[in-house]
Amino acid sequence: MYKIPFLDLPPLQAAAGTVRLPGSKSISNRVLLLAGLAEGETLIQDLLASDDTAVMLEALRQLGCDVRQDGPVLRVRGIGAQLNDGVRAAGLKLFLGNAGTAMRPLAAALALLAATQGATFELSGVPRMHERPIGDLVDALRELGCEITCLGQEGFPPLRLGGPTPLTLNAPVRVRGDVSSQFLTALLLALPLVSAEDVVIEVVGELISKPYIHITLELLKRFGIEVRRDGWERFTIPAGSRYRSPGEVHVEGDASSASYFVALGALAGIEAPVRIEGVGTASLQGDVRFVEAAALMGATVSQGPNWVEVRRGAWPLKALDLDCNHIPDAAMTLAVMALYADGPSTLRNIASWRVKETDRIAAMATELQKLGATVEEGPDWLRVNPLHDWKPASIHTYDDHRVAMCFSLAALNPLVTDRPVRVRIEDPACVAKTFPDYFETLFEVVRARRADIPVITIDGPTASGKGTLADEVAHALGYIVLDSGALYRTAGLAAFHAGVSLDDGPAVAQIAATLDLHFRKGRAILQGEDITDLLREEATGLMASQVAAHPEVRQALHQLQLDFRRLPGLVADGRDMGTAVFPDAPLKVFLTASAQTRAERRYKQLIDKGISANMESLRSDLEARDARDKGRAASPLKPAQDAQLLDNSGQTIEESKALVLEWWQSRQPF
Ligand SMILES: Nc1ncnc2c1ncn2[C@@H]1O[C@H](COP(=O)(O)OP(=O)(O)O)[C@@H](O)[C@H]1O
Ligand SMILES: Nc1ccn([C@H]2C[C@H](O)[C@@H](COP(=O)(O)OP(=O)(O)O)O2)c(=O)n1
Repeated sequence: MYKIPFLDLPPLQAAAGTVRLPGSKSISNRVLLLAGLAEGETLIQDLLASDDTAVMLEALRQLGCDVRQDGPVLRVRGIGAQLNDGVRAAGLKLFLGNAGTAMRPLAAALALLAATQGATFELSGVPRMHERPIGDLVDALRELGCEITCLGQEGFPPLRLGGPTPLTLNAPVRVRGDVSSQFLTALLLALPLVSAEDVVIEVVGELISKPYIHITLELLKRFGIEVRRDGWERFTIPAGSRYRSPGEVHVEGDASSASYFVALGALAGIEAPVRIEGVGTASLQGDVRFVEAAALMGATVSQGPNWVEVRRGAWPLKALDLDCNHIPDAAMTLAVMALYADGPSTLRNIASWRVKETDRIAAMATELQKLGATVEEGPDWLRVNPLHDWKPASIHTYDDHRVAMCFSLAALNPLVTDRPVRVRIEDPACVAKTFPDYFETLFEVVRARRADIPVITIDGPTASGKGTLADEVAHALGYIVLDSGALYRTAGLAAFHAGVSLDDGPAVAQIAATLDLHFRKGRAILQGEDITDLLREEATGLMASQVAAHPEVRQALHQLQLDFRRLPGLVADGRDMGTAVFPDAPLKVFLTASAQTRAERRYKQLIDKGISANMESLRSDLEARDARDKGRAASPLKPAQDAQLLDNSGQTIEESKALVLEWWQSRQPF
C-alpha cells in the first residue's frame, strides 16, 4: 500500500494481463459460517484475509471445526450441526473483535445450538462492538424461546446464550428489516439448524439492502438449503433442511473493485485483454452488472463463472445515458470513462452518491473539472463531456477509496490526446478500505512509455549518503530504488568467488552479464546465497570500484539497470546514473560531502553494525576509491551537466531529503 501524501501517475498507454481481486468480505464470512456448520469438508478458495475473517475462523476453531490452510485453499471440516461433548460441557467464550459479520450470525446460530443441545456461550467484542445494536436479533431469538442475556446494556453485546430450552417454531419468527439486513441474514443462516418443521421468518418494516439478502440466499442454496421467498417479506426454511458442504467454494472478488479493471480493459486493452479473476457470470454481487454498462460504452466483454475478460471494442467509447441505481458504487467508474466517450454521458438516479463517504456527485464534478472536463450536476444526476484538452491535476480524494481508484483511469489520457498529462492522486492509502494493493495491482497491468516514467538520479562519491537519500526520496514518492553500486559489488564478488582476476575486464563482464541475482524483501540473493551483508563490506566496495573501471563490465550491467525503470517511478543512485544510464532523468542530484565527513559517516555506520573500523585507513581507502572512480575512462564519476549539486556535509538526512523533494516538486505541473 502507498502510505504517502500523494502518488503521481505518469501517462499510461496500454493495459494487458491478469488481475486477481481481493475477496468480498460479506461472502467470506457467510461461507465460513456455513462451512463450519455443515457436514463434511469445504475447500474455500480466495477467502479474504482480514481482521473480520480471522475472528470468524478462530470462533470456528473453538467450536471444534478442523480448519487448515492448504496452500491457497482453506479447508474447513464442519461440525455437522452438532456440538461436541467438550463444548457442551464447558461452553465457550468467543471474542469477536469488531466483526459485525461474525457477531450477528454467530449469535443466532449459537443461541439455537445452546437451546437445542445444551451449552453456554458468551460472545463479546471490542468496546465499539458493545455499542453496536443487536436488540432486534435478540428479540427475534427470544421470541423463539432462546435464552439470551445481554451482559452489559440491554440490546447490545456482550451476550450470554444458554440452554437447553424448548423452542417454539410453529409460529413465524418476526424480525425487523428496516434497520439492518444483517439480522435477517443471521436468522436465515442459523434457522436451518432447527428446521424439523418448516420455519417461517416474517420481515417487519421495509427490507433494506436486498442484494445482501440475495447473497445470503444464494450461499444457503450452495450449501443445500433452498429457502422459499415470498416477496421480501416472508421467507420459509423447508422442513428437513440440512447444511451440506458443496465440496468447493470460490469466494468472489469484490465486484465494485472489478469495475476499475473492466474500465481499464475497455479503454486500454488494445492488443490484449485485461482479465479479471474473482468475479463473473456466477457472481452474487449486484455490482457485477457494471460489465453491462461497460459493454454499452463499447467494451468487448467475455465472461466465465468467475472471470471476466475485457478489451477495447468501440473507440472512442460510446456516450451513455444510464439509470445507475442498480450499480451505485461501480457507476463512479463510468464518470471517468465518460471522458473518453464520443459525446456527453449522463448518469442518472445516483442520489445515494450524495450520502456516501463524501458527497460523491460534488466530488466527481469538482475533480473532473480540474482535469479540464465540462461537467454538469443535478440533485441525482451527473453529466460528463468528453475531454481532449487535458490539464495535469492533483486529485483530492476525500478519504473515499472509490474516488482514488476511479481517477487513476485519468492517467490513460495519452489514448486521446497528443499532449499527455500526469495525474496526482492525493492520499492514495484511502484505498485500504476495500483494496489495499490497488495501485500495486494497477501497475502490474498497465504500461507507460519508458521515457514517461520519472527517474531521479543521485550520483556522488562513496559515503556521501546517496543510498540513504535515495531510499528516503523513493519512500516519500512511492518509487522503486536502484542501488547500482550493489550490482557492481555483486559483479566484483561473483568474479572473486569464481577465481577470475578483477583486472580481466571481458571475463568479469561475462560473469556480470549472467548474474543470478534477486532482490527479495530487502535482501540480495546471489545463486541462492544471501550476500546482503557481504555486499556492504568495504572490501567488496573496493572490488566493485575495480571491476567498474572496465567498459565491458559497465556495458554488461547497462540493460539490467534500465530495467529498473518501472511504474510509478525510480530513484537511482550510483556514479553515472545521471551521465550514462538515465541521461534523460528530469532531476539529477550530485551529492558530495567532505572526505573527512564521509570517512566519519562510514566509520560510524560500520561501528554501529558491529564491524570494527579504523578512521585513517577508511579515509585513505575512500580517497583511493574516489580517485579511481573519477579517473577511469569509462563513465567516470562526475556531475552531469544539468545536475543539481548538493554538498550535505552540514546537513541532516531530513534536510537533504526535503531539498531534493522541493527540487522535484518544482518540476511538477501541479
Ligand atoms: N546528511 C546526510 N545525508 C545522507 N547520509 C548521511 C547524512 N548524514 C549522515 N549520513 C549517514 O552516512 C552514512 C553513509 O550513507 P550511505 O547512504 O551508505 O552512503 P553512500 O550510498 O553514498 O555510500 C549512513 O550511515 C547515513 O546514515
Ligand atoms: N553507478 C555506479 C555505481 C557504483 N560504481 C562502482 C564505483 C563504486 O566505488 C563501487 C561501489 O559503489 P557503491 O555505490 O555501492 O559504493 P558506496 O556505497 O558509495 O561506497 O561501484 C560505479 O562505477 N557506477
